[in-house]
Amino acid sequence: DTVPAPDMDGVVAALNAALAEGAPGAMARYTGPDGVRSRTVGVRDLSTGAPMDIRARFRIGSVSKTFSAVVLLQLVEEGRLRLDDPVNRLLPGLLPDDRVTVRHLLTHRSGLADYTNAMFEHTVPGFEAVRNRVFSYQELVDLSLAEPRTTEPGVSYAYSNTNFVVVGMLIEKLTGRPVADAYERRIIKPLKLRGTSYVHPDTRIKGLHVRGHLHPDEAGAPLVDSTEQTVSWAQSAGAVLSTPADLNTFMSALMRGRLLSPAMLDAMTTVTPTDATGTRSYGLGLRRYELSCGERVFGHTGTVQGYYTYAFATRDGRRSLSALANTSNHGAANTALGRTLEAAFCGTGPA
Ligand SMILES: C[C@@H](NC(=O)[C@@H](C)NC(=O)CCCC[C@H](NC(=O)C[NH3+])C(=O)[O-])C(=O)O
Repeated sequence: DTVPAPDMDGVVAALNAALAEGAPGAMARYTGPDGVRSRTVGVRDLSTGAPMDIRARFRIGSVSKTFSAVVLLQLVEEGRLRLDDPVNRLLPGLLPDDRVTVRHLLTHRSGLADYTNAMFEHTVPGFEAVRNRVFSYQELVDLSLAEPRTTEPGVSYAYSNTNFVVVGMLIEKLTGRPVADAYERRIIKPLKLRGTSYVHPDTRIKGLHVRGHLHPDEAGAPLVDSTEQTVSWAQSAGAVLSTPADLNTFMSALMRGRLLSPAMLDAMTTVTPTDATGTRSYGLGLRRYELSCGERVFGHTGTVQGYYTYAFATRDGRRSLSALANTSNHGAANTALGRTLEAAFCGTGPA
């Protein structure tokens, strides 16, 4: 069956729209049956003017949640835990409610508050306060438990980084090793993701990389270079480093069944709507976007100080797109970047 060719002019228009909204640079890489197409605009480093580079590494933010979900679902397949196990059975005494299950974590239906809302209420001061801090998982969970729950377990969707901090705790408890080892052994090595790593709490991005430029809350204030940080406030919820090529490899390999059994992949891609229109849904550590042409793409978005990421693939894994802009705290730039999906997968330019 023929697939629509990507509208690369539309992709470039979306990247340029992100620049027009204040991103220093942006890039996108499309992988399809007829090969790879990459586009870069602007700079990867505002101070030197070094051009954006499709090979460069960057912080993928919550796309890390899909890496963590894959590891945990592999452990489910290996019989180490069950999706409907109460978290407290595996991590005794962690949560104040025995009804919260592993599935609730992966679907953002646990009700655990997202501590980052308070942490980053004031964007730059909040970032400066944590950029060099190292948190334990327990400290992050404690921050969440200091706030009221957002829902009874399982009742409704409420996105929360806390859920994937607890996923990281489960991975470390069940494997007896840091999550970095699980990412390496179960995903990075098998898929040969040479540009992907988990270096928490190291603040550096080694090798060719994109520098992050954070928008302050005050309109017109200069961008803040946010490249070096521990990302310890996110860890298994957001601290992976990767490249456009590796993200396309990861998402398409996931959709092709290279990481999970067909049954588990079906469970992972079984979604419930997260918006009124139903065009946006969430499965197990995975977003599903329904595009204007009817194509449904699976993947994740990412927001970490100075970096916006989209990483999506078609359900058959034959087409994938990753896109990055090196700014954040600026919704219009994120929305513009997101229009690369329509252009790439529907073959239509931005509306
Ligand atoms: C939403 C996104 N989630 C993630 O990627 C996780 C890791 N990031 C966040 O929760 C945002 C933290 C604040 C960012 C900061 N914002 C502020 O500080 C706002 N005051 C910024 O924009 O850089 C996702 O799932 O796609």
